Amino acid sequence: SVFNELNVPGPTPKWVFGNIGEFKDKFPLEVFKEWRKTYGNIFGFFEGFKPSIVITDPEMAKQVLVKHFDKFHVRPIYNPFVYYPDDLSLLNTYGETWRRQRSVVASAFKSANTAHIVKCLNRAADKLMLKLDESARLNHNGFDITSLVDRFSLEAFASAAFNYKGNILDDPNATLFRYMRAFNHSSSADNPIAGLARVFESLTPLLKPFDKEHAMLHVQHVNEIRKCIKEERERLANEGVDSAERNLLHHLMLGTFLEKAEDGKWHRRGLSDEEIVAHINSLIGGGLGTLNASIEFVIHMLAVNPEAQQRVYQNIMDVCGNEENPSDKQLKELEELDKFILETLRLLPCAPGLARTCTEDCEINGVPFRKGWVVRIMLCTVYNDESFFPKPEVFDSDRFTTEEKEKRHPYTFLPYGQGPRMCPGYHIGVFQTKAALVKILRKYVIESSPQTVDPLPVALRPMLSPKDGVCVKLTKRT
Ligand code: HEM
Repeated sequence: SVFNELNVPGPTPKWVFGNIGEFKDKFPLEVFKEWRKTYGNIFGFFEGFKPSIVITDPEMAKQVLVKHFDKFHVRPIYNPFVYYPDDLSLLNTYGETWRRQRSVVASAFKSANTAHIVKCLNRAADKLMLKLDESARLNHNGFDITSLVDRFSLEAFASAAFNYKGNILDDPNATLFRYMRAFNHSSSADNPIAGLARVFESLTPLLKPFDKEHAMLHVQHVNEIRKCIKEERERLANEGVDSAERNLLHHLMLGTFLEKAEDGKWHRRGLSDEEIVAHINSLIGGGLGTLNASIEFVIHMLAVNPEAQQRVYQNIMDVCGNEENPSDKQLKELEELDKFILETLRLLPCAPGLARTCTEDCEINGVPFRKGWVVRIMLCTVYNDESFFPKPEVFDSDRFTTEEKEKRHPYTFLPYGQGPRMCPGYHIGVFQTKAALVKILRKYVIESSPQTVDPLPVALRPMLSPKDGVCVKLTKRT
């Protein structure tokens, strides 16, 4: 194998399938952990015919994600089944196209008014509370919170980001919700069709006809988003929208970038409606599955760590008191919750790895990289490493005090990625998690239920998610 020739250690590949067989009947992240023990921090394996080099070393992660970003800026395909206009989206573009689009999306996130976003998130959190009240009343022994959290996070994000008026918390048949589920299923590691297409890209056209539900819902969903864009464009043009009320969509419409035209001259232009549809899809596809899982993981960890939950609750009461709707400033000050979220993502990393494709032969710190190799940065193996996180199996949110963080290499823990391609939506994601938890924890103690299983069973879909739901009991505070 090419890895042998270049002295990169790793398991011996088999013809056609490479090392894929070694994942059979095992949890994929455990396989990476075992390989790290056997081969060290950097090793190679084959996904079918594709060579993949795995990095589990913070310094090398920094080199690839930031220092040599120009040679590693491409991300391998996230969902193998792409429908127009999603080929224009952040998740699927690369080179100059990605760079320009990313700059408009990043500046839209920066310009959108956080106070307005938090107002929308609080409104959705109030609706979530009505649903939780009902479930807590009907299920004294606890219930699975995942469906409600999935619907809340999508409704909260869609209303805050693009003034979506659908009622996802009350209507699980809302197109946007069904589309998000179909997108996640279609890109899930549990889905053998997607798995085959990922490993053997040339089979994708043959496999695409099996991706029926995703394809059908994509058409309906894109039409809904186009209608939403048309309405908001008209509102901007006819009535104007106060700058304090401008959401992500308004800023995507107003943003411009420089583009080289065929005559070789540079022109400034805004995003087309089709590009905006694609970006909204990449935010929903790239962000919402991860966000749902992270909120659900935090709720599970609160249930099984009552003392830490009490500290989070006390911090919420000290900062927000009983003020009905916490402000963006107050949410930012919830340090105990910040630490709790990070420690949860260490033990249950919804994005367990980062991936890039190498675009140019090079050697970094003595490690060879070849054009076309997939680079998998599997820092999740580091999150359980005794030498970085003593007693790694123990939940301890104090690992994320400023003092403790300073003791570690800054690239030891990257739940949202790093460098120019890092997650653009994590601020909104964290606000959303906090807006929901402030309301839940002020009213209820989250407790384990007879159905709670700890450690929580998880699955890769395609992000790490609860395998069979998250069962908890909500007991009213007295
Ligand atoms: C709070 C939970 C979230 C976590 C843990 C998370 C994590 C990540 C990670 C690890 C990446 C890959 C970064 C890289 O390759 O360097 C990523 C990318 C991305 N995330 Fe998030 N994310 C979250 C929430 C969100 C939300 C709420 C949105 C949308 C508003 C979002 C939108 C995206 C997009 C569009 C990308 C691709 C960016 C690009 O390729 O340029 N994420 N996220």
